[in-house]
Amino acid sequence: MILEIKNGCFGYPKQDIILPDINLSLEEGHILAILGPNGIGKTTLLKCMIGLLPWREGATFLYGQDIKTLKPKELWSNVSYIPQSHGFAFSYTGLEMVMLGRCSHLGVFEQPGRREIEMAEAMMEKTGITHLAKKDCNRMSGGELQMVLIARALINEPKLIILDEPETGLDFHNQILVLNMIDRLSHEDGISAIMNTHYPTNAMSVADEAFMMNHKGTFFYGSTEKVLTEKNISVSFDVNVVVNEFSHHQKKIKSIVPVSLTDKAM
Ligand SMILES: Nc1ncnc2c1ncn2[C@@H]1O[C@H](COP(=O)(O)OP(=O)(O)OP(=O)(O)O)[C@@H](O)[C@H]1O
Repeated sequence: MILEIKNGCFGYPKQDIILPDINLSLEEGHILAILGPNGIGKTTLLKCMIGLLPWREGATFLYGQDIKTLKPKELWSNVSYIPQSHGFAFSYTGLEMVMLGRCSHLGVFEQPGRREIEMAEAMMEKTGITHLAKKDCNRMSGGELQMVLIARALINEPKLIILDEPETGLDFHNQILVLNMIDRLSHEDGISAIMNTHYPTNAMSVADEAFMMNHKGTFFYGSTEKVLTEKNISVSFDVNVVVNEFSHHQKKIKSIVPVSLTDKAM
């Protein structure tokens, strides 16, 4: 097991608890999808689980060790966090941005050098974004920037990547590009992943497990198949959905289509 949260409890200062008694774990090479309505606390949960926000109670364990006891370098050389990319402004080129991912491996006064440039170039080639090396991140499309941020995370050679809505705002082509990349990284290269998503169909297509939150303060947690049922999604989002199953190129696909608001929501 790579990551475990035991009895995690969090509320922003002077505010009510929004994450009560969170318990979840992640096996190596697995993908966990986190779902739930807007404002329920998905981003907050990602931040708490890697120590960017402090649990009020409970703890996160990386390879069995409480992350509070880890040195920053020990934590950040194993874990890469990819925040929501929309709205960011960076005056770096693609290559410089990818190179920044090596920072946790450098000493305090060490500057990135030829080795880091070569690693960044190799990573951009591996992720198919060499053409973005000289492009200003401010001028990139959402999909381009997302791929650069993933390459930046990977050059850190993490064991775990945490992605906050990696496919939000991307067109179908770029959504599939990003999802395929996450799928390959976890299921072929063994890098575990936790991703927030607003798309149950995407979670169904790549995630091994799902954690779905709702406004009653309860959760559905388990294998993606068992969690993302019509009934559970309806309870979580106050929306009626239909789950369609079909085959495409021998792959079983389940698509989840929202059809109407539940009576409760109207
Ligand atoms: N720094 C903060 N201080 C106080 N409250 C905050 C802070 N950041 C977020 N919140 C509140 O905490 C709650 C959870 O926010 P969070 O961003 O984690 O939700 P989310 O599920 O990721 O939302 P979305 O799906 O819209 O991205 C919201 O009510 C939000 O307004």
